[in-house]
Amino acid sequence: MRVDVQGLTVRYGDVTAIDDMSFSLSGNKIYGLLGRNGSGKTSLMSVLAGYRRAIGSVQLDGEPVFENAAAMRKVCLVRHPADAADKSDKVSHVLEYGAAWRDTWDNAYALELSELFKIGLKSKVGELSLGQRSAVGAVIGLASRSPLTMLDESHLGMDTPTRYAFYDALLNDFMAHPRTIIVSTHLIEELSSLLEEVVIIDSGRLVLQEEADVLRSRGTEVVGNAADVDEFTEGLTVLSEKSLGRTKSAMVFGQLDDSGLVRARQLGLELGPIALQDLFVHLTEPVGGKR
Ligand SMILES: Nc1ncnc2c1ncn2[C@@H]1O[C@H](COP(=O)(O)OP(=O)(O)OP(=O)(O)O)[C@@H](O)[C@H]1O
Repeated sequence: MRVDVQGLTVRYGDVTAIDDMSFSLSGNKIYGLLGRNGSGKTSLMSVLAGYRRAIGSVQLDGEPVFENAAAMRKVCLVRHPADAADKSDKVSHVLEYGAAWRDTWDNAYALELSELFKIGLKSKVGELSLGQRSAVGAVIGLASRSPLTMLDESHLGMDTPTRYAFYDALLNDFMAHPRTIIVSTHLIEELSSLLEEVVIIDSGRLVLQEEADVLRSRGTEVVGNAADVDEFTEGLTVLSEKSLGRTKSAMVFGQLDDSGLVRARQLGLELGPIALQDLFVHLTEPVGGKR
């Protein structure tokens, strides 16, 4: 599903959560929506799902989404698990409700995922832990197979093995059933290998939209003997550094020129793509310093 956002503004009283934002997603990719706390991710996704009226235009496959029941049926937004359905509802009812709203729902897959995440269908939502409630959200998001699926911090509270099982399921199911998936997360490195395109927002404004691979080529990870890494990176913009014994790794912003590449080879340094997380922190830092 294609997404077109034009001149979008969302306000809550005096607070402007989204400020005249415009962008398009060509669709059928996994997009990462990245932004610091309060940058406007949830507000943006709520508008994309047609949950709230906003200034500007949001179109899904060329159709406005707000007050458009047919367009809304093609969207699944999984929000923070704290928002989840009535706490006295059984998981099975929550899944039935999820199914009733979506033509693309795959019930066999929903049951398979519930088993994978070890969620009892007879359990009441209010009796589940935070991670288990997130898993219910993940089941709904994936089994909906909605042409536009948005997962807003859907991993909240999940332990590491569960998160990895979720990411594997997400990728495998996307490959089998390509659709437009927007994932918002603060665990950028964990998810970065899944993301094909990245949208970074800050203070309600678009900072950049780029293919993840192109974004990674904006910087370089330099690894080698600590003294050699220090010599090599002098005068360059170093976003972060890590040392292990005599070995050091530095994330350098900006592309290396030919003489830099030759020098790196002479020093025996290994060069690799930069971590998205470091780029993200750098790109959302206010002018004039770190937060
Ligand atoms: N219901 C509301 N009433 C008033 N202000 C709100 C409301 N919801 C969000 N905001 C404000 O809008 C801005 C954007 O919030 P939003 O929840 O969209 O950000 P976010 O990027 O999803 O944040 P986080 O990463 O912390 O979940 C923030 O300044 C927030 O305080």
